[in-house]
Amino acid sequence: MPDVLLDLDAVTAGYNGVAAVRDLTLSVSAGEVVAMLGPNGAGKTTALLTMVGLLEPMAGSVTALGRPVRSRHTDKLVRAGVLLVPDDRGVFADLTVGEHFRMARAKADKVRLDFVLDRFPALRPLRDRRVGLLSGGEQQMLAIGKALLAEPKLLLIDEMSLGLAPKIVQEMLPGIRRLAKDENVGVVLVEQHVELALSVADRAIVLNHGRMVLEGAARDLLADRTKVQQAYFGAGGYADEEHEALPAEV
Ligand SMILES: Nc1ncnc2c1ncn2[C@@H]1O[C@H](COP(=O)(O)OP(=O)(O)OP(=O)(O)O)[C@@H](O)[C@H]1O
Repeated sequence: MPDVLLDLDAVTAGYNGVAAVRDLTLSVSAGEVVAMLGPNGAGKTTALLTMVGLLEPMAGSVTALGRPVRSRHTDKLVRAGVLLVPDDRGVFADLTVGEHFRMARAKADKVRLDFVLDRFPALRPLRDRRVGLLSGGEQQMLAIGKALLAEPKLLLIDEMSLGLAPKIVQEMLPGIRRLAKDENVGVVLVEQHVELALSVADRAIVLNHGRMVLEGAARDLLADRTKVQQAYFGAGGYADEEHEALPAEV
């Protein structure tokens, strides 16, 4: 029996009474990476916000780490180990890398900090640098590193590739998979680079106009990409050529 960390049951959610996600049922187990894919405006961020209680569902329910997710209790959820890395990375230009680490974990824990820095060694020499002076890739490493410091059980990552070169994303994604497998963390990965996401995920879903239009093992979807293309755009194909420039080995 898999250890289910996140369970969405028929969730409908949106803004001002207008649904942006409809009837979404999804579960994520410990050690599993689930890619949440879909075109712009499909409802991916909205779904993530319901998972961490930042948005109350209009219908349905969300359970994380065995507890019902309620919008007024997001701080408890964070303390329990449900962490969202938002697409704006949630970092502050005027603070240093080290200050971000101290904010993320007030109690100094050298072992955990070393664990994080071993995953993102590029951050080691940058501890005293202000975040506004870091590259986009370094800022993303910091955003994820900060979340890892808190020893998440469930990690939700919104478009980590935003503004990053595909090469940098390609270098960072395998680390996410290793984290899931080594530490038994459940990961939901919202990602525009479809094939990169499929190459690290165990399972993927595609949202379109708020509905889940496809779900499957990432490996199967990589082998039959027309299914994913159709879930995005009907018979057409990916809208953005950049998303096709993906590594041959996948
Ligand atoms: N705060 C808001 N108020 C009203 N409507 C919103 C709000 N945030 C998002 N929406 C709408 O909800 C729908 C889903 O948006 P959402 O951001 O969840 O999509 P997404 O799949 O994450 O898109 P993208 O890939 O472009 O980030 C869109 O139509 C969007 O315009």
